[in-house]
Amino acid sequence: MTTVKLHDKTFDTYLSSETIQQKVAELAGILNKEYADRRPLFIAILNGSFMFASDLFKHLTIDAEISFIKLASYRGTKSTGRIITAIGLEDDLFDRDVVILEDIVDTGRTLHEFLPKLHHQQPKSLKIVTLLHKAEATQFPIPIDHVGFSIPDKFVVGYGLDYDGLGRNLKEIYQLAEKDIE
Ligand SMILES: O=P(O)(O)OC[C@H]1O[C@H](OP(=O)(O)OP(=O)(O)O)[C@H](O)[C@@H]1O
Ligand SMILES: Nc1nc2[nH]cnc2c(=O)[nH]1
Repeated sequence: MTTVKLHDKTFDTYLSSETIQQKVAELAGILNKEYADRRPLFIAILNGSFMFASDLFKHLTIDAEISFIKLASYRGTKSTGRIITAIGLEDDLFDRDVVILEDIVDTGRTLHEFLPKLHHQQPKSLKIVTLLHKAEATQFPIPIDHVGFSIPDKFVVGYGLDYDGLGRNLKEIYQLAEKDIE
């Protein structure tokens, strides 16, 4: 098993780059069919989703738009449940087919807090696509339409996800090593 050290913690490989890329292509294939002739607007939630959104978007063969917005509710290895900022939502969502792109849904709090703001603008449809979902960690149930990988309730890094700023550049996804779980 490959491990990486970020700050004071060790992480073990969990999903290889090939496994992730295959899943991203599969999700794009589903979206190509679902949104054929509909010109959806993808909204990627920064920072974590930048890599997923970029790879997924390259596989889309339909007419599609993308915007990036910033929300943050997470610090260190435990969710603080704080929504810090919501910057960059400048598109008019009225009557649009909107697809939210997340790297991970953990407690569900981030999207639970944010979805009402989107619904307020009366999109024609609103779907949620997340690469990773920690079903066991759910505290705020939200309707997720497509999940790449259902994962255990362990802190993960890589492929856009960070541990205190580091690890976003890793091509693989890593799990916090057993010995470092508090
Ligand atoms: O379901 P939740 O418990 O709310 O956790 C999920 C959120 O946590 C991550 O973002 P984070 O706040 O870590 O910001 P970042 O993407 O900028 O690192 C992720 O991108 C989600 O937005
Ligand atoms: N890096 C990282 N960010 C998260 N945000 C919510 N859950 C997680 C997680 O497991 N890892």
